Amino acid sequence: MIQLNNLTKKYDQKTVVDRLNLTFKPGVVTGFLGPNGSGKSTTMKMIISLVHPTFGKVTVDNKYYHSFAEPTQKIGTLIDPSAIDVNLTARQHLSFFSTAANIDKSKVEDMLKITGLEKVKNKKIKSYSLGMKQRLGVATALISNPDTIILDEPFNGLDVDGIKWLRRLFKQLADEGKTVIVSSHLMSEIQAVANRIIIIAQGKLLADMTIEEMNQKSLNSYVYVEANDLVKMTAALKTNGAEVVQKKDGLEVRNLDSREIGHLAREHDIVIYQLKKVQPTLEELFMEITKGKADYVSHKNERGKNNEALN
Ligand SMILES: Nc1ncnc2c1ncn2[C@@H]1O[C@H](COP(=O)(O)OP(=O)(O)OP(=O)(O)O)[C@@H](O)[C@H]1O
Repeated sequence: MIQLNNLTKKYDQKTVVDRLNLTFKPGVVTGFLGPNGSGKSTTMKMIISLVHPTFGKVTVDNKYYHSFAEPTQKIGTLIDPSAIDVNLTARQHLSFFSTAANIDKSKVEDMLKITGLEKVKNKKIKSYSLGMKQRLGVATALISNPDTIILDEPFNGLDVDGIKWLRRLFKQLADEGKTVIVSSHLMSEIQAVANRIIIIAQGKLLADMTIEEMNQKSLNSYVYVEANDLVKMTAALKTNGAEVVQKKDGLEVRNLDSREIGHLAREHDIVIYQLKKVQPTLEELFMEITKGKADYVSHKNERGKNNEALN
């Protein structure tokens, strides 16, 4: 189990990770989300002792990561792909890694097969596409069969097949009882694989919830209604405490559920054409939660093009 207690990092005067208290448990895929520069990578690096906390602490099974005899057998990571020597082949890289980490060499061929790199295993890494490099990063993270896998932006550069493969892999790892922590900007991917979502911004924890809790959040969920008389329907809904937003062909209704709306329509002789519950996507929820809390935001100029600008 990984435990963060008041974990804090400051660079110069800037607090980039701010008193995080979190526990990561086995058997769960956690999506670790936040806008650019929100402190995700720094937090991940502190877990594996690559960055030293300014105060607070992070422990792995009640010990510091660096105090394990074979730390890579405890946590496998894909955090800094640039750390790989691109003049090596995938096979050489995994062989050197397994020697350094005291892992049985036979695992190298297994990992090359599992990650789909067998055909290119003897080619230099510098000739690989981004997706192939990501696959090698995943191979490096998994080769020691660690209890915990931490991956920073693992979906980057992967094709559809690669993304599907990674989704299956995460589920399989969690089913095996492993702790999986994944950061990504691809919200739909996180929504598809994660059981738990953590959102940080400016180093602070903003949300920590299961996917079920996210789906139940009333924040953005509503019932979409189309009916033969929207004016009458709106009046009936409002009298019964609903919040109603008029859309082109229907109504967005909050504070009443589909059943209540159905009964109301019947009482008022209204014919319903469509009644559907609309759940917020993770992306919508993320935008809502992090609104005004990103260091880097895009503004539209008059031509509708995005300009990167500092807050
Ligand atoms: N070694 C460093 N020295 C100074 N500032 C740093 C250092 N590493 C990170 N930072 C700053 O800390 C903040 C958090 O960076 P971090 O890389 O953890 O964010 P992130 O959430 O992973 O971002 P992204 O989604 O863009 O990868 C940023 O403002 C970054 O500039």
